Amino acid sequence: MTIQKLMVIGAGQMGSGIAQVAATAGLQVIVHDIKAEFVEKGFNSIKKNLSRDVEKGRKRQEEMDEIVSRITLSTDLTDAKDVDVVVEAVIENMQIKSDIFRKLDEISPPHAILASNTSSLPITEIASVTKRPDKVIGIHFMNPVPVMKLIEVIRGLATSYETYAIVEDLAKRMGKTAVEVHDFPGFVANRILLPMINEAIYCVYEGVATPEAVDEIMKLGMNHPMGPLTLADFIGLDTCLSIMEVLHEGLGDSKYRPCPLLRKYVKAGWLGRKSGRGFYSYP
Ligand SMILES: CC(=O)CC(=O)SCCNC(=O)CCNC(=O)[C@H](O)C(C)(C)COP(=O)(O)OP(=O)(O)OC[C@H]1O[C@@H](n2cnc3c(N)ncnc32)[C@H](O)[C@@H]1OP(=O)(O)O
Ligand SMILES: NC(=O)C1=CN([C@@H]2O[C@H](COP(=O)(O)OP(=O)(O)OC[C@H]3O[C@@H](n4cnc5c(N)ncnc54)[C@H](OP(=O)(O)O)[C@@H]3O)[C@@H](O)[C@H]2O)C=CC1
Repeated sequence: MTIQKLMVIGAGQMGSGIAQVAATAGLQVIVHDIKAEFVEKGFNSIKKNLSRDVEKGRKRQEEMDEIVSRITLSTDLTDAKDVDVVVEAVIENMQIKSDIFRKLDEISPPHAILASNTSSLPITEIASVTKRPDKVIGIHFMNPVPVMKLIEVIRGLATSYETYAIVEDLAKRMGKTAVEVHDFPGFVANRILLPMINEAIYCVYEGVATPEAVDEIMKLGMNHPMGPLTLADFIGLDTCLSIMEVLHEGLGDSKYRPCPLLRKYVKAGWLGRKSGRGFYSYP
């Protein structure tokens, strides 16, 4: 099966990026969120990114117009009735994701692949609420989606080889490289990245250094493109905390305990760049 129509659920920073790369690859794309204003916000960020490509001479205006014309907006989940693949990218919460997969399993056609962009939650558990666990898979894009080349593809216990092969082909069409991993808490990318970010937060919490100093050390000393605290703000501190909780609970090792300062910031609504404040302020 060749994927022609893709639906993204959740028009946040990841969902809008996924919709952009899918439409750029020539797919028909439906962008869904619970409220029209969130869908519009996601759509505007896609248009802004594409306009930048036009301004920099990487795309012609007509190309941009064609990409944009392949995107339709939705607040109605039943729009999944004739799609080939759904990529869910709502907040990192098992209850919300499970509810969505249960509904999608009822609505979408039998051949459709139901994928999650989860950062860390078990694909096998998400698949268990559907009657098609062989067609449920993790497609973990990296942020910012239009720039980063990797898609970590997670096979649940029952995910079929055919489903994996279709997704691998889709990744290629979107100009990405798929790397296959098995379903384990945090998969590989975040099992390695998030403990580093959490440790950077501990350095601030314990007064070892300021956020600026921690970031400067990792940028100049390790050639990281962003310091870990700037990256945490970029990912979203709520998402970082959810991932650490999944690692802590799922792997049962105290080395994954989330830093109390991370919890405090999330409780305060300091979610990073998306809320205007995290380790840094974003006016
Ligand atoms: C949490 C998870 O589950 C998994 C994850 O995703 S973890 C996060 C993984 N991502 C990272 O680690 C990102 C680390 N940071 C970086 O690689 C870089 O800082 C960056 C690519 C984000 C920005 O690069 P930079 O050189 O510092 O800045 P800048 O020059 O402004 O941008 C470089 C290019 O990226 C593009 N870009 C930057 N941010 C973008 C965004 N949010 N959306 C789309 N494009 C973006 C810019 O347009 C620019 O493109 P051109 O050079 O072609 O004009
Ligand atoms: N941020 C990152 O760097 C990465 C994140 N991910 C994963 O991608 C997913 C999304 O993250 P991200 O885009 O950063 O988060 P955002 O908070 O930017 O976006 C989530 C979007 O989903 C919407 N949403 C919430 N509940 C529902 C629902 N029931 N139905 C439809 N939409 C809903 C939210 O609306 P509202 O604003 O009302 O809550 C919001 O628009 C998460 O699973 C995350 O772990 C994966 C890779 C990288």
